[in-house]
Amino acid sequence: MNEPRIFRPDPDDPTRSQRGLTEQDLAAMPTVFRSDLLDGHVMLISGGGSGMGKAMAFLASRLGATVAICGRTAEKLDRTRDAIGEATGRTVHCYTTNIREPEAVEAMIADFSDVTGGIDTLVNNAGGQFPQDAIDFTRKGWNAVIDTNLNGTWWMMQEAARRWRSDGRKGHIINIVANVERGMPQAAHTCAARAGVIYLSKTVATEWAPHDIRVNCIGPGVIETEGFAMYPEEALKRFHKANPMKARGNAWDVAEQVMYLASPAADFINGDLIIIDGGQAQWGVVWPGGMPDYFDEGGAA
Ligand SMILES: CCC/C=C/C(=O)SCCNC(=O)CCNC(=O)[C@H](O)C(C)(C)COP(=O)([O-])OP(=O)([O-])OC[C@H]1O[C@@H](n2cnc3c(N)ncnc32)[C@H](O)[C@@H]1OP(=O)([O-])[O-]
Ligand SMILES: NC(=O)C1=CN([C@@H]2O[C@H](COP(=O)(O)OP(=O)(O)OC[C@H]3O[C@@H](n4cnc5c(N)ncnc54)[C@H](OP(=O)(O)O)[C@@H]3O)[C@@H](O)[C@H]2O)C=CC1
Repeated sequence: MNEPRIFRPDPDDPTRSQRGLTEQDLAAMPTVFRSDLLDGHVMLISGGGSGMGKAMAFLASRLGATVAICGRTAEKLDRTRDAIGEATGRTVHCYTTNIREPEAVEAMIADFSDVTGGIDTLVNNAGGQFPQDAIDFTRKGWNAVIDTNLNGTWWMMQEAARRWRSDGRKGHIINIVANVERGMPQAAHTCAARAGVIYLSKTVATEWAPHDIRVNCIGPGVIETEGFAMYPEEALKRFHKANPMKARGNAWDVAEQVMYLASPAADFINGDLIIIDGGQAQWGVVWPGGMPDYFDEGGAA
């Protein structure tokens, strides 16, 4: 009983050949949820071709949901669809959609709603950034990160809400943001965008309550995924030191939280931000570009 439920690889183990959970892991990971929890549930997950989104797509399918995933790279989506089909026998719908294009978002939400009869949960997980000191951001780089994480998330939210309103159907939005409580050095662009999404979500959680639409956010800390390819080794080797558990989370930690929020157990949760970070918010700092010498003199992480 004292064994950890989910195996956490040693971040310092040089023999680790890949980052994040494999498709075999995602097909077999134990879950606390019963296997028919999401029977009849319809879920759209952006960025579902890799990392946390892929783990969510696996788990939702294993729990009986009808799932669609979107992203910019068709091969990643197809591979995920095939792996989930093989593991669960369920068909995942794929949309090669850039969330930065509002017309494409509108078409995707219309199509998936028509095909399934209506979406129950939208998970806005697509996003990302590159590590850089804010003073050096180019205009194009700043715009790319804001357009992806703030505008792209908003097009998805607004389109889903409009469809739910016109269909007279209830809905739920879960936005995957980040742990921005104490800022995020070397990622100020994403920090600005995610803070925007958090307060946008809190605002429309009230505005949209009369339409029976709930909106919540999840703020992951350091979660080991393929996305870590964006960061230099000198930064990666410290990531687990940013929380008092001195561990990296994994995609299953976040996927299970999403399923809880999508389940009837969470029906009264609205306008909230749930942090999954092993205590990082209280203690550590992530340096996605590597800790500058100035700060490397003891203190937190
Ligand atoms: C921190 C720990 C916690 C968080 C972890 C995670 O989130 S893990 C998940 C991590 N997963 C992800 O982050 C996945 C998703 N992330 C992405 O797709 C990109 O990071 C994106 C959000 C910038 C979108 O970009 P896009 O589709 O528009 O592609 P584009 O390539 O055309 O870039 C546009 C401009 O941005 C600039 N610029 C870009 N890279 C760098 C750099 N390394 N350096 C400096 N600048 C950079 C540059 O100006 C470039 O224009 P240029 O000079 O080329 O003409
Ligand atoms: N891993 C971590 O420690 C943390 C991650 N996060 C956030 O969690 C989310 C998932 O990250 P993670 O799984 O780790 O990383 P990944 O890089 O694996 O996932 C990001 C996904 O988003 C998709 N995506 C990116 N831009 C777009 C776009 N414009 N339109 C559609 N899809 C897009 C990517 O696919 P494609 O490139 O094919 O479009 C990819 O599948 C991201 O928003 C990330 O920033 C937040 C805090 C910590």
